[in-house]
Amino acid sequence: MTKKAFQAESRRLLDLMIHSIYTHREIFLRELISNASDAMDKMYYRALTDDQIPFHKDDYLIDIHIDKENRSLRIVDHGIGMTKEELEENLGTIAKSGSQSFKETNEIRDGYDIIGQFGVGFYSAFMVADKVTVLTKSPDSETAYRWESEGTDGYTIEETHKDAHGTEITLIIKENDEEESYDDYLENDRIRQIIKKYSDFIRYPIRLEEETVNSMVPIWRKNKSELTTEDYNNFYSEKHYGFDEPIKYIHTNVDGSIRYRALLYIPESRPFDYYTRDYEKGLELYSNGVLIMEKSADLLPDHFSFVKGLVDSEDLSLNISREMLQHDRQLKFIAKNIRNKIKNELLNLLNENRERYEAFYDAFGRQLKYGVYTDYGVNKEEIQDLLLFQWSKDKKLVTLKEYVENMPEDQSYIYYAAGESAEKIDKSPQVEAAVEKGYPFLYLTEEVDEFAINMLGTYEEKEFRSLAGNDTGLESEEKELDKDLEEESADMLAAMKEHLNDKVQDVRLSKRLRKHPVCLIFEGELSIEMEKILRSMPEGQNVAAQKILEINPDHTVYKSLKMSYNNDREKFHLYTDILYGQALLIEGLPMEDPVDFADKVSRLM
Ligand SMILES: Nc1ncnc2c1ncn2[C@@H]1O[C@H](COP(=O)(O)OP(=O)(O)OP(=O)(O)O)[C@@H](O)[C@H]1O
Repeated sequence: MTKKAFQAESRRLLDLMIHSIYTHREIFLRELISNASDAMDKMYYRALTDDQIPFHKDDYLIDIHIDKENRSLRIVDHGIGMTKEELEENLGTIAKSGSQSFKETNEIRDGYDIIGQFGVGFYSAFMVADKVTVLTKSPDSETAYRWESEGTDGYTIEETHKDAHGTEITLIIKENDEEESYDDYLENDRIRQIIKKYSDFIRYPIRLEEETVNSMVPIWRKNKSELTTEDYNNFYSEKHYGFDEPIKYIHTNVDGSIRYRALLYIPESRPFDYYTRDYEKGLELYSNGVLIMEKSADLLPDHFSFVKGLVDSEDLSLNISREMLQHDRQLKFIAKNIRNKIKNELLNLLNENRERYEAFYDAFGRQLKYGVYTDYGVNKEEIQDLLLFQWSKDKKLVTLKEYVENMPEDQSYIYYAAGESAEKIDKSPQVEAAVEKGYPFLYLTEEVDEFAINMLGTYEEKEFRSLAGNDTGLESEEKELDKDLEEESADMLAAMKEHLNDKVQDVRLSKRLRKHPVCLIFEGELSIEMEKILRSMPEGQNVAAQKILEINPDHTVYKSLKMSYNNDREKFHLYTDILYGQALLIEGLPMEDPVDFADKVSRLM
């Protein structure tokens, strides 16, 4: 028996193969099982197209045996096997794929799920084995052959006997070293786990020591009509997508220029690490039922990062290790479709089952709002109709559409007020005018809210306006200020501003206040609430909203202020400080010197 060397290129390729193509050694089993499955597909095809060949359905299975003592792992199939020439061709030359040629000569595209295409997968066995033996027989040959190799130094082929067509591959597993515990590949549980992980949906039974391990027909390849909600929910928990019951599942089968199936879930509860850096979004990606990627992040936009599930497509162009895709054109196409689908399904849920939608929103609404705000708002239109906010009309949650539909006819803007809670906002002086007018407003109580609303800018051509902003657009309903009053107070207001130095941009008479003596409002992009949020972040220490102190000229406080301005400057400064302090307190803003403020209040008493 002579030993043949691998071709020079093959040798280098084999070395590369063993050391660098794959990240995970465990995938060798996926590759060998995929080959066995391919071989049986080919046999099946032959049996269907050739009357001479009998068809025994029960033969179509893959057996895996572990022999710990001899450190061997054996994969047995009843597929098409290989003739001597085929052995030379396929296993003597790396990067020669018999499966690819089979598909080409038989012009197979649909119906058969042949996986192999690069002609390298087989050699991944050398990542875990010192020696690989292939015993194989083709239905076209009387003789069987044994191919044997210990890796880079070459291989031998000899004649032997085997009863039935098919292939048996025996790996002699390496001894443990510092990096890897190869013994694991001789453990029943570990092998079962690898089969489940990568090859669960191979269409033939995979038996480990006589027991079938794989589920074979993946649920997503079944017809929707055959499946119940319970089936879907079981799959969700089997896959460990979550411990909850999903709020909704989405099962689609797209048969266009790029074919794929997707099974997606919207969880009910938020994973504990959802809003942390540790949370990884992504969907499982299968190619013909074989797992390619556990978390393909590119399949989901960030605002739908809560979605769990998988995509299976036969039209992906994989790279050689099957760890990446060669072109992401297909993936982009699928991602775009999926994203539309998720959006539409969420809208359906919103319209058909408000209670369930609100439960979903409670868990993941914040992520949608982040989605509006991030990337300069590129996704805002996609998301805006999925948003809910509590509003002042009945304290329940409304969509923006519902808000706009319920606006009184003479109301021009969508109003909102930001604060810690609806109760606190209701007590704030800024909302008085809108309440009096009967205009509803949104309560923005989460940190991201006002940033998201600002990013939206408008909804159905209606502008958003903050009730704490300088220009509420409520002018027509605001009190008309007496011209004389404005003139006579001008000096005093200027003196207040000067006394408060750079703490406020301006001091003005208020048109909006009804019962309260003072309030702070903001001018420009950044609101006072936003300032508070940004200041709580590590890099936001120096941001400041442009604040304006408004004084209610109808309040008795105004008269005292005026009097002090005319008669007692020291008192006037005291009053000014106290009013400013009050306005800060109402806004929940920190006071620079609380002791000083308390002293001033005592002095007054
Ligand atoms: N169990 C088997 N039965 C019959 N033929 C096989 C078997 N295993 C491998 N072969 C043949 O050897 C060829 C090379 O296998 P290999 O796993 O290296 O590549 P592949 O499956 O064609 O492609 P890929 O690298 O994409 O997996 C296969 O195309 C097939 O013709």
